[in-house]
Amino acid sequence: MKAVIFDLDGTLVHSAPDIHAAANVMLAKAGREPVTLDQVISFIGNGIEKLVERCLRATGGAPADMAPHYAEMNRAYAKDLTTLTRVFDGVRKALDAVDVPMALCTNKPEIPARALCDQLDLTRYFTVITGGDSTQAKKPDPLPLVHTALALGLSVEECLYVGDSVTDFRTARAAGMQFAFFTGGYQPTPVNGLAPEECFDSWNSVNLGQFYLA
Ligand SMILES: O=C(O)COP(=O)(O)O
Ligand SMILES: [Mg+2]
Repeated sequence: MKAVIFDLDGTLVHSAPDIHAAANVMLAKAGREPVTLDQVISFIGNGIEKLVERCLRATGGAPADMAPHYAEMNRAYAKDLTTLTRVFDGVRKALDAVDVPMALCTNKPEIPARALCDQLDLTRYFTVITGGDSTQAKKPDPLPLVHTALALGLSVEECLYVGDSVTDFRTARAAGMQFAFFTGGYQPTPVNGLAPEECFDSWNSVNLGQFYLA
């Protein structure tokens, strides 16, 4: 394989605490009770609109007009992208050891995804950054992943996707791309039955080269 593409939230970074804080600002403005960090973790992975909908549904119901809540969430989150967010232990060492081009394919919108990477000194690793709004569709639609491979100048068969969710797994399958499942992220998902090509639970012990050179 000639490149490795990564998911962001729950895969490379523990971003849930800042997403949680912003979600509770949004909920307070809507007159709702706060949600817990664990609830927010379970709401991450399908883009920020879905997260806002899930927060509102969990605290009394989703209103017909979601636009002001999306706007409030984006505003609150943009202010504190990395106040509480940390790169998972071992990630930098693992990325430093990769000797093929790398890219990002996340459902987080592209502007906060890029800003988060800038603030945590991750941008330099990635040749391409694809956000949830960079193409016409979000994961699990294969489009953003296919777009990322093409932007790298490669075919889907030449790339490995690394992610932490069933959504990521389905996206890779739909795109025809090999998948490495990071099980230490946001989905306590039994990998049983999914049969990803590769699986790992710690960035400290993973050798990505074994995956993409296999
Ligand atoms: O749901 C999101 O906004 C982002 O999640 P992802 O980085 O795991 O794709
Ligand atoms: Mg993820």
